[in-house]
Amino acid sequence: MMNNSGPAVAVSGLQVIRGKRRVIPGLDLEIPAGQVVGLLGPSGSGKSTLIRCIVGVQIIEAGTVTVLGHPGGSPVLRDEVGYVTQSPSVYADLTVRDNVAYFGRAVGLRGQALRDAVDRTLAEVDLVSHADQLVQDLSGGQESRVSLAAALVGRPTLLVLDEPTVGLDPVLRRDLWDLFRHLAEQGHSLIVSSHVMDEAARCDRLVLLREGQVLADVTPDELLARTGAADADAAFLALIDAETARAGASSPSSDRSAS
Ligand SMILES: Nc1ncnc2c1ncn2[C@@H]1O[C@H](COP(=O)(O)OP(=O)(O)OP(=O)(O)O)[C@@H](O)[C@H]1O
Repeated sequence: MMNNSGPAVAVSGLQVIRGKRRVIPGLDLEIPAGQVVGLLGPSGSGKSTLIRCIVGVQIIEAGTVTVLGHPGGSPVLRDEVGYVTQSPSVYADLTVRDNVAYFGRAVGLRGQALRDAVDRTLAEVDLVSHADQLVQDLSGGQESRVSLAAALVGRPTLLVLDEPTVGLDPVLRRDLWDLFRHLAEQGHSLIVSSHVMDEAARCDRLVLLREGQVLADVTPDELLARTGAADADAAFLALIDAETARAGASSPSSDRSAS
């Protein structure tokens, strides 16, 4: 694990254009190390785009993204940042075990260390009983857990997960959140995007995005206290309503297309 005394991620003045739209119009954000940080927001709010900036696969119009003290996407970060996209990114014609071993070898694991890391990771994502099955024969939820295992096997310092619990049943979702917590306790940093507001309570910190901007950067308790809402879902809606009312009051003729 990389030694890094600063934040896991520092974003300053970030602007991103996708298609013809400025989908991130200027974003500042600091994500502390050693925590599970939830990236929440409605569909199209920019969660995946921000994640793509953090892992270094997004062209940036302006601003900086610093990851573990290095510019996002730097070669030095290759083994230190694990990224799980929304769509599974493993080999359909390999078994579960061979996939995880392949990604373990890619980050330099060999011999017994590789075998131990594969066994441990398969157990963590609850795929031991499917280890010798081809990925093409798995269910969607099982396949997405193979992607997670592939990102996890090298124990990256920062793990970035784009909607990792989509399509999983409640028991698996709970077990995965327990795993995320366990990794944070070991000093790993996790950024987890989610639509599912009841998962917000499992995070140390929440970053709520809307239209490519940070609507709130708070702990779950602060979110509830600030809005007086009973749960994260209601709190988020309350924040959006307040922001919409504020924007409407300050600029009645504002054009939201902002490109
Ligand atoms: N390949 C693309 N080309 C042009 N615009 C894009 C592209 N991908 C995303 N966008 C736009 O960028 C904005 C942010 O999209 P993004 O995928 O980051 O949102 P999101 O919050 O991750 O959404 P979801 O929760 O639905 O995955 C949206 O307005 C979307 O239409």
